Amino acid sequence: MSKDKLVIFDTTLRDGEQSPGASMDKEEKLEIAQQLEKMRVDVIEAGFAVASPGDFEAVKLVADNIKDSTICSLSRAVAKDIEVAGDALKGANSGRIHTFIATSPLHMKYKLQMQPDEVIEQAVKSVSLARSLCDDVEFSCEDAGRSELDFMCRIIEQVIDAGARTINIPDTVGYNLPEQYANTIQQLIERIPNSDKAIFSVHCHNDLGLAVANSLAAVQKGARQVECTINGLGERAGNASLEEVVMAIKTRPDFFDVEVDIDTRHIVPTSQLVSKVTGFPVQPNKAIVGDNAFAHESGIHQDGVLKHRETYEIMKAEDVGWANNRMVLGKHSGRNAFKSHLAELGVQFENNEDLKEAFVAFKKLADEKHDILDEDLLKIVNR
Ligand SMILES: CC(=O)SCCNC(=O)CCNC(=O)[C@H](O)C(C)(C)COP(=O)(O)OP(=O)(O)OC[C@H]1O[C@@H](n2cnc3c(N)ncnc32)[C@H](O)[C@@H]1OP(=O)(O)O
Ligand SMILES: CC(C)C(=O)C(=O)O
Repeated sequence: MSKDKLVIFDTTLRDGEQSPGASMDKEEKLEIAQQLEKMRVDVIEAGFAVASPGDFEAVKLVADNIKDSTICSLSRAVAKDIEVAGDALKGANSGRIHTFIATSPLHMKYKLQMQPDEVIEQAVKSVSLARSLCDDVEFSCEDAGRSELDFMCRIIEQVIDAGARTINIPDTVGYNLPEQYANTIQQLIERIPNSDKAIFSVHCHNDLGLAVANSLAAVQKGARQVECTINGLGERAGNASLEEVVMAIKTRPDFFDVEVDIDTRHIVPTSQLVSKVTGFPVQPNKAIVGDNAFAHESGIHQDGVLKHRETYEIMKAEDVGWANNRMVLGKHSGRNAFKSHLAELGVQFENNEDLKEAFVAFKKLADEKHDILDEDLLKIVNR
């Protein structure tokens, strides 16, 4: 039986850019967008066109140049924002206007200072306007994670009638837990009479470290678009990381009824490009794209991987764009990795005694020195 497609919506250039210090100019945005297109990302949110003249130009440049991915601009539920987004997207092969308004009691009362019925009216008006400018319109219930289900059912039914084809349910402040969030998605799809006319999307923040878990739980309950960013960049603690979502779906096909089109071999180069452009380093133990994600220093693990890679690796480094996995020699390493590494350097031990002696010298050095280099090993052997 064929699986449903999961739409991968990358918002590195919009929500990712909202991380303090991560602003990008239009050429930088285009360079990243080209890399995302190569990776076969379905939708690229290129910015918030009304935010500044520079961001308008950036969305326009991306829209004019990227042809294989849909290009999207965010806009408040405000006519001017939507019109400016529509203008920036005019040159797109496939453009999307994404409009949003907050639906939680807290945001409606204190931030928008609007009555719930006024929020519905403004949402419907905005979606209709967006549809008059663009066939592809997404609507988000900002702070959905703290919104009332009955109210979301009402507003979503009406924006679908007004022409929204993607309905996004953001956990804007990363407050939800996986079971709770997945249940919200399931309930919305079951209860809204016209839910079959839209794709339900998720957009999770990582304030409790649950953005990826929440997104994946929602996919199991019917979400068919995930909004995510490279390296998990984004407001505060960030968004769900694209590489983790994609590789979880790819690695556990037994668990998910969906497939993604992403060419995963571009993941690591894209992560490195985003890190270089934003100046945000990737932590070494970051899943998939961290320097240590496919590195082994412990002897027992190295021995296992040398005998059969799957003993300690659930993915292949090459599949996500690393050249290979890595064996790092250090104080936890064992004889098998030591011998194998020296063989790669062209050193063969004549007998076990020689190996034993070199290994003892190596362990002594490893207790004293943090990073053991090939030249350190060759010195030991030559001695
Ligand atoms: C959860 C998210 O990530 S939402 C996206 C957040 N991203 C950004 O804010 C980046 C881009 N933003 C900006 O450049 C600016 O905030 C602008 C251009 C959108 C608006 O700037 P300003 O007009 O100066 O307004 P300011 O930012 O001070 O306040 C926001 C106003 O929009 C209103 N507003 C907020 N969200 C929405 C919405 N979705 N729809 C309609 N109005 C909204 C607020 O209530 C407030 O209205 P008020 O001025 O009547 O009090
Ligand atoms: C505007 C929406 C999509 C958002 O970024 C959020 O709620 O976090």
